[in-house]
Amino acid sequence: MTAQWEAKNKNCLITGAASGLGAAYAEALLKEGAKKVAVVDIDENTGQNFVAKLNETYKNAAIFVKCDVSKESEIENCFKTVVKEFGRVDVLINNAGIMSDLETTWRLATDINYQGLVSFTLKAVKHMRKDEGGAGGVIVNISSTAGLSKVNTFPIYCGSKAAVRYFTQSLAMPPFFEDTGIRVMALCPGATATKLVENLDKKVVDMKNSKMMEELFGNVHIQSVESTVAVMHKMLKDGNNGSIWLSNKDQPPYELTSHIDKFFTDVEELVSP
Ligand SMILES: NC(=O)C1=CN([C@@H]2O[C@H](COP(=O)(O)OP(=O)(O)OC[C@H]3O[C@@H](n4cnc5c(N)ncnc54)[C@H](O)[C@@H]3O)[C@@H](O)[C@H]2O)C=CC1
Ligand SMILES: CCCCCC(=O)/C=C/C=C\C/C=C\C/C=C\CCCC(=O)O
Repeated sequence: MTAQWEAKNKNCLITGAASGLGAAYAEALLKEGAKKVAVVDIDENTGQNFVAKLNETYKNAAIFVKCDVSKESEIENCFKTVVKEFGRVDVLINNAGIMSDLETTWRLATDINYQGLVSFTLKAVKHMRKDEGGAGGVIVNISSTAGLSKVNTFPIYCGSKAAVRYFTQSLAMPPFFEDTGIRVMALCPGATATKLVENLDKKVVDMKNSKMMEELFGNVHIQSVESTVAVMHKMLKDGNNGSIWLSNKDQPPYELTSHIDKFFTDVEELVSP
């Protein structure tokens, strides 16, 4: 673990940060003393307005970079732009994600939720790694409780979020941190009050019946954005490389790593070569 990590003077890149949870992480990091934040998003209008608002309080600390994280060429340009502007990236939060399990959109959703995240991670590792002249850093990949559960109404979203968690834990295996000086971790929020949990009937599989929607989602605890920001704060400060964190039902930060490691231990004998 990196002792006494603090946001002060750090340069941060957050994808999907024009609104929702990404915007809340951006604002929290600046409040905690981050030097620069790159708000990366496909939504230029919302992103530029948000950055202008941030810069009223945190003078010239925020920049907006338009990027569709499903497009490799845009990711490449975006990462280069941020490195050129900031000189160095210390924190990457791979937050951009959508729930869209429809026949016509599932491929795009998977590209955004998983492939885009992998691409940004690989670029950040190359840039940050200490054994190749970088300064180390932190990467937080946004998974979900959907990546820990089976839900037949949004199986594609679940699959993409489980992939994020597996990718993160596999990448983090020793000697990753010893070689690179980078902590890579995953955050699994439960349902949280953003646009993502609105109009669910247009995002899930075979759920046109509004009564079923009501039965399925009617009693779900939708937590506050602030609860998830608190977990992000805790893991950036204290999280070990490879750790997995839960933010659910407005509960305090909870580390899931040992539970998931137990699963791996249980099946290890069966799957080892
Ligand atoms: N809200 C929730 O209940 C939960 C959200 N999450 C995850 O947290 C992350 C953020 O979600 P929310 O803030 O809730 O969603 P949101 O829908 O409120 O915000 C998503 C942001 O990502 C941007 N975005 C969408 N497609 C993009 C693309 N192709 N390239 C770049 N930016 C793009 C949007 O413009 C928007 O600013 C997502 O990865 C989501 O899966 C995880 C668990 C629960
Ligand atoms: C357990 C999945 C929670 C997923 C959180 C997330 O990333 C986005 C959620 C968006 C909307 C749905 C909110 C809650 C759905 C929760 C449970 C459905 C359970 C269905 C079942 O069959 O058990």
